[in-house]
Amino acid sequence: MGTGTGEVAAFRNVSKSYGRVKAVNGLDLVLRPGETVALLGPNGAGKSSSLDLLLGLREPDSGTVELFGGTPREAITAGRVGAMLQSGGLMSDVKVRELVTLACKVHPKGHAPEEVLTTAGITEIADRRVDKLSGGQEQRVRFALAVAGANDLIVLDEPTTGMDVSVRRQFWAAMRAQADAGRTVLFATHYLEEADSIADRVLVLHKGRLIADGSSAEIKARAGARRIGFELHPSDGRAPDEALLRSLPGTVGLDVSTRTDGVHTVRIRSTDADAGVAALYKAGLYPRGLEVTSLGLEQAFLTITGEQDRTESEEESAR
Ligand SMILES: Nc1ncnc2c1ncn2[C@@H]1O[C@H](COP(=O)(O)OP(=O)(O)OP(=O)(O)O)[C@@H](O)[C@H]1O
Repeated sequence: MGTGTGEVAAFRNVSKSYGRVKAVNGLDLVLRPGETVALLGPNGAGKSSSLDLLLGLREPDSGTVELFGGTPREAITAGRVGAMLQSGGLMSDVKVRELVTLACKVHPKGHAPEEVLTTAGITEIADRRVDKLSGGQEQRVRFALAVAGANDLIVLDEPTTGMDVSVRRQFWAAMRAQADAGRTVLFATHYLEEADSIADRVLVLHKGRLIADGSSAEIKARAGARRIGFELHPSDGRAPDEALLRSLPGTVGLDVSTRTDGVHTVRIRSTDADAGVAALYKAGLYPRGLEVTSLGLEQAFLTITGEQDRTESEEESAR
């Protein structure tokens, strides 16, 4: 899409503080054309602040933010960016259709209003007044405004807040259609399952820092997001050798307990369950009731943010 640099957006060592709070802390990040990217993080991680900086709504204290090789303002004026933010009131005295029509008109590459109403799934509420909508309906109107024109980048800040499950599903189908049309999509979310199922890249922000960047599979693997569980029975020979179990490929955690009947229950946290299980058999162990379960992105996320907290407190105490 002719960005010149092949970069949709770039943060280069960007920081932003509010008083003593470092909302964004040395953020380096490049978004490439066609990516669907989830920005994941707990409350106060700096997601909204990062999106505000990206859209030029706030200026960084240091570092630079580029959109399509220029300033955010230039990209927005050229109609290359559509955004759906958390806050900011919608005009009140108008009907949904009027608001959407206006958004289409002012966009340099605006779509036909009826098409936008359909895309956002709000044809049925087009004649309602904007200030009489439910939270979920209001979110869909915001989405319509974000896709009123042919944008190259769509930025959404916690877009599904207030939507019920079925509306949420419809919403993501509409969003996926945008991504399939070649648009770059960046969305902030608290919902790990959204990041897992929709994004092809997941960024984890924690206390203003980017602490993980990869596919959801990579992030799960990094946190040791598989659990291998089995029993070792005394009658089968070899007793559990903790050193051996710890040395299995991919092992990041080990828990062995022994029941009164002498059966050992083993639980291993692993980044590579396939290799771990193969090595178990190779070592001559006879695991009974073998189970491999996925801990999911939620667990990975907690592990990664927890690791970060530990590292920080170690750094603090070393000072
Ligand atoms: N205008 C502001 N004035 C002072 N502090 C602010 C302001 N905006 C954000 N902060 C603080 O900066 C930090 C990051 O906030 P931000 O809203 O970017 O996080 P977030 O990840 O979007 O959180 P949430 O999921 O709750 O929306 C928080 O500690 C927040 O309290």
